[in-house]
Amino acid sequence: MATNGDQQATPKPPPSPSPLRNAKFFQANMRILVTGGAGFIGSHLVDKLMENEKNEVIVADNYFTGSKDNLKKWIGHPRFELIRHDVTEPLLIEVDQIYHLACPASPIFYKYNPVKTIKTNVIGTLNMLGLAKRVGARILLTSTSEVYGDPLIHPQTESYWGNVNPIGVRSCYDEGKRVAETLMFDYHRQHGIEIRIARIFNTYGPRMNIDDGRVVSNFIAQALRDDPLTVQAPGTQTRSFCYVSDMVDGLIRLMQGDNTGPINIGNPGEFTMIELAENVKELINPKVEIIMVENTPDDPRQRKPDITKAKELLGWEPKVKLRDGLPLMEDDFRTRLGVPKNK
Ligand SMILES: NC(=O)c1ccc[n+]([C@@H]2O[C@H](COP(=O)([O-])OP(=O)(O)OC[C@H]3O[C@@H](n4cnc5c(N)ncnc54)[C@H](O)[C@@H]3O)[C@@H](O)[C@H]2O)c1
Ligand SMILES: O=C(O)[C@H]1O[C@H](OP(=O)(O)OP(=O)(O)OC[C@H]2O[C@@H](n3ccc(=O)[nH]c3=O)[C@H](O)[C@@H]2O)[C@H](O)[C@@H](O)[C@@H]1O
Repeated sequence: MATNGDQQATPKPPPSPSPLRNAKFFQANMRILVTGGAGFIGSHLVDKLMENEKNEVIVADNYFTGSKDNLKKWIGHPRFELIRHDVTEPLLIEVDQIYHLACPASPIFYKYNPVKTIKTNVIGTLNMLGLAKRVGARILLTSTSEVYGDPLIHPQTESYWGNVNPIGVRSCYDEGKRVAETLMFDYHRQHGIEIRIARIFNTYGPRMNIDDGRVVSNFIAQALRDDPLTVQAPGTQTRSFCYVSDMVDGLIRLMQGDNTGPINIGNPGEFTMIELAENVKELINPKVEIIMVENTPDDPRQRKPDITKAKELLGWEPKVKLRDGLPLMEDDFRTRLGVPKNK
């Protein structure tokens, strides 16, 4: 029985996996659904899962913030399938594992249609849990450090219940993810579903949308375009940035391990937004200007994961430091923006 956040779990057994898993003569591939697999983290996760020849990967995505381009190397591959699908509608397929990532992640995009964002988090997660229940699949939810809101304890441990504004402009996302976590545990206790919950902290890397609006992609694109780096006031707010390959490694370990979570997955290296801008300036364009601009409501003032649980329970910790990850993302942005290195 999985351990960690499920101390109150009843001993209800999980639904049976597909009879294919017990077949004597033909061991079918593991069929893995990745919702939101055309997005930034999802497409890197798909790359990693496809490396294993025993995996078949099915992506379901509505392309709101993701793109087929992120998956182009897999389109047509016999172990890969891409479905245009909105998770707010039921999905009837046969799978063994579900990585449930579908949800816009950049504040600009999740605030664009907040009602849709909360439907994606609540109805979308209900639909994926319903699917997990019918086919006996294990399901992993990519939750977020935003469940801690503007945290009053620092660094954030999984036992902290958070400081979230329930009626603010970010609530569609952070309260949406909190309800999604609740649904996961209710399905686990009531129906025995095998669940995994990752609380992801700010992740960056190649393939982020150039105009995604999140801070690392903004600063790198601005530096390459010779536009001022826009630090939102006061600039002393902190974030901890995790490189995407580390994140994918953590998610797969969580899915394959015995712990339900929630488990923080992030890089504890903490930077103010002014420090981040200075790093980008130094590494990418020493001539670029740094300016202070207005912030948006409810911006968390500090954020840093306590990753003791991830270390102990998953044997995971991040390997890529910010100053090593930024140049890798710079190369990708240069290619996509058509800005050569020696400009
Ligand atoms: N990147 C981060 O720093 C971060 C931090 C915390 C949590 N997360 C979570 O990780 C997941 C992936 O984030 P990302 O950074 O790759 O974001 P992303 O926006 O690049 O990817 C999200 C994907 O979900 C798809 N999607 C959105 N709504 C959908 C719907 N209703 N039906 C089907 N598909 C839908 C999008 O088209 C996109 O491909 C999200 O659940 C996000 O909340 C990300
Ligand atoms: O990791 C998380 O848990 C969450 O982090 C992010 O939310 P946020 O930290 O607000 O991400 P950004 O929009 O990148 O902002 C980070 C900080 O940079 C600042 N910022 C942003 C953009 C910019 O141009 N300049 C700037 O200074 C913001 O004010 C904020 O303080 C993600 O977008 C969420 O999807 C994710 O769930």
